[in-house]
Amino acid sequence: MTDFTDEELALDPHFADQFEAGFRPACQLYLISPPTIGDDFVDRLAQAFDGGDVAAFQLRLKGLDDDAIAAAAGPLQALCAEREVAFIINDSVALAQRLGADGVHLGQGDGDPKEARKLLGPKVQIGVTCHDSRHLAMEAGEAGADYVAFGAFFPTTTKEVTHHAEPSVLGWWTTLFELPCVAIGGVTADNAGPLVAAGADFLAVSGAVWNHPQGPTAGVAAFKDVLASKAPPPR
Ligand SMILES: Cc1ncc(COP(=O)(O)OP(=O)(O)O)c(N)n1
Ligand SMILES: Cc1nc(C(=O)O)sc1CCOP(=O)(O)O
Ligand SMILES: [Mg+2]
Repeated sequence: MTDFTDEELALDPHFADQFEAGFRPACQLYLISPPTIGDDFVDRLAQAFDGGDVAAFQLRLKGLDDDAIAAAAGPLQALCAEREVAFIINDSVALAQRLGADGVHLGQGDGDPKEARKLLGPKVQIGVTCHDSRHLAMEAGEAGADYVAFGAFFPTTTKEVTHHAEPSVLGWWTTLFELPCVAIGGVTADNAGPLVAAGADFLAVSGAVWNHPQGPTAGVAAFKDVLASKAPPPR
């Protein structure tokens, strides 16, 4: 286990760095893997990246243990590094540490963000699921998260969800806090307009890219216009 000093932990070279003094960059795409992947997935991921800018990629393989996910992760993590896309591991702080991932995403049952910070240090992005809860989001921010994720905004077949969020939570969050917020759950290029308009900093998408009828390149490209639909304020 690595122990970081308070000084090291106070350094904050995270996504949040772009968000200093109330400035928010344009909304960006945060790509989530399908829940299961085949041998051709590294090629499909490269195709997705060919479609346009992707800020982050989350490896979310449900039902596999850390060893199995680690075995799949190598070429995906290398591709992310080559394309300058942040490589985020879902659920497991231990796996994120083992792989030297750029970040970890924690659900409400996946561990304490404060403990994760102690283990992972100041440079690793920590994201936290907050469902539709302002309270959970403020708690995550206080615990040192680098972003908070709200959802599900729309029906999704990728995950069984029990919480439903409205775009107003994004507007509330971005008015009060500089910490980036992610909108997730059934997000498509066609329904994302209100999320971008409300202030989402990232759109987290899975099915809209991987199930796009013209393939993942078209799936990512389809988001270009909606992501650009709300220009960031001038510096
Ligand atoms: C960016 C992002 N937001 C939310 C989630 C959901 O996390 P969680 O609630 O832990 O559910 P699982 O993804 O683990 O099924 C996420 N993964 N990423
Ligand atoms: C992983 C995940 N978390 C959600 C939440 O609401 O926290 S919804 C979701 C599924 C995201 O995939 P798609 O873009 O295909 O709906
Ligand atoms: Mg989880």
